[in-house]
Amino acid sequence: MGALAQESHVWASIATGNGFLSPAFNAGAFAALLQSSTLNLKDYVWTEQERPLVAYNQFENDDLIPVIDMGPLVPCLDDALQSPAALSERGVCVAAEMARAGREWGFFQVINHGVSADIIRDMEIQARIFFEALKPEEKRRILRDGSATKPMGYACGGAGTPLKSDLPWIESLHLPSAAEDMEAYAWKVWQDGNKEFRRVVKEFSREMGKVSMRIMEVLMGELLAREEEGVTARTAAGETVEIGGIGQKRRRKGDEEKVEAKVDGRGGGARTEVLVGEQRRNSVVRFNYYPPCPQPSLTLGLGAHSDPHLLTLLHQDLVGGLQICKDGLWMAVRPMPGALVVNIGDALQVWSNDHYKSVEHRAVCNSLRSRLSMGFFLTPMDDATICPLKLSSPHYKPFTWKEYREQMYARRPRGKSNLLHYRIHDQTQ
Ligand SMILES: O=C(O)CCC(=O)C(=O)O
Ligand SMILES: [Fe+2]
Repeated sequence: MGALAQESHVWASIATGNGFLSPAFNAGAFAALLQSSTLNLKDYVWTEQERPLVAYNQFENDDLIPVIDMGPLVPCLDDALQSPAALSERGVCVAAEMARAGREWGFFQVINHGVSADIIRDMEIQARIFFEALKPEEKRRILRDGSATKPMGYACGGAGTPLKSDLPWIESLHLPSAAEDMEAYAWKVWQDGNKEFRRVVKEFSREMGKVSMRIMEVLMGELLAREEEGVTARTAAGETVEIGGIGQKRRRKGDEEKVEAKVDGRGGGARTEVLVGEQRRNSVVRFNYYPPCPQPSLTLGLGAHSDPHLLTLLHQDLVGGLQICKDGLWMAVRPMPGALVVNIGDALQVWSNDHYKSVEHRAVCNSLRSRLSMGFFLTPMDDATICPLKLSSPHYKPFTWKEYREQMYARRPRGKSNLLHYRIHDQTQ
């Protein structure tokens, strides 16, 4: 018997209940799922190449991961989203630091970000109530349709997804951030609609959304300032200069007056608003709950992937398990109380023509404690065209967000493979 088969065998014997399961595991929705469906523990054994060699709490060199204090940005950028205001000197430095982290890491943590500690705490409580206090059949009222190209609702260890092997050791809940769409899910789960859950998700989504726009303002502002040449626009004085990407789309709509990209490099938030629409309508909140796992070295909570959206903001609890791939090596990200993890998504990589890079990351399980992470994914509208803002030497062919999302959910995302479909290969290399 090969090593993999042997380990699969170990898991299969665990599944038949020979005493290895922890009480926490036995009690969970996961155990209920495995007992009631065709899913089997051996389907959670990942290939040797993909299994985590770095454990959930094995932190090394994680102090190199940039941590950015957004304090100096918060007051100015609140106004900047309406009308660009001058940043303080310190603010300019922080913006440059953030842009550098986006370029060099595609990943950083932010503190003093402006999302209130109260709402994060309330959201953690509500998410834990959902995952831990509801009965499996209650959560299954909003089980994801495995074939859907726009996955929303609840998934548990592969149930509710099209996956058949290398199953993720996770329960997850995807909700639309738009209030009325999100509420429909709460009404399906709870007969009384659970007012507190709806209040907290709305507030969490609104606050995380606002911070994500501030970060976009900084990242896009820095990019536009650098790339004045190929990405200019109609100036405030009415002078029309060459414009690409988003601007072109607006111009086609005969909406010239609103093309307000600032040639001084500001206006990144205004440009982002064009892509993400009013109130960031297409954005998503996602809750990830990783139950304790009897064999964490054989499986993954989430396999290596890059997030497809523009930007992800993630709150993780203090257990640990998030890992990023930097220069081909996996690094565990030490949880920082109060911090939010920010990572660049594929859409921003394309929009910035590889100036910012989406980062591969994964979630590793542990055998002792459940872990909760809560994310906000800043998402373009379905019909938004994603293409490099820079007109000269684009690295990608244009595509709509809907097209990208659908091709991504039709296949299993492995690393950053989705981006390659749209990459323009330089024939001279
Ligand atoms: O739970 C984590 O740390 C990672 C979550 C994640 O990568 C995601 O939701 O896309
Ligand atoms: Fe992710």
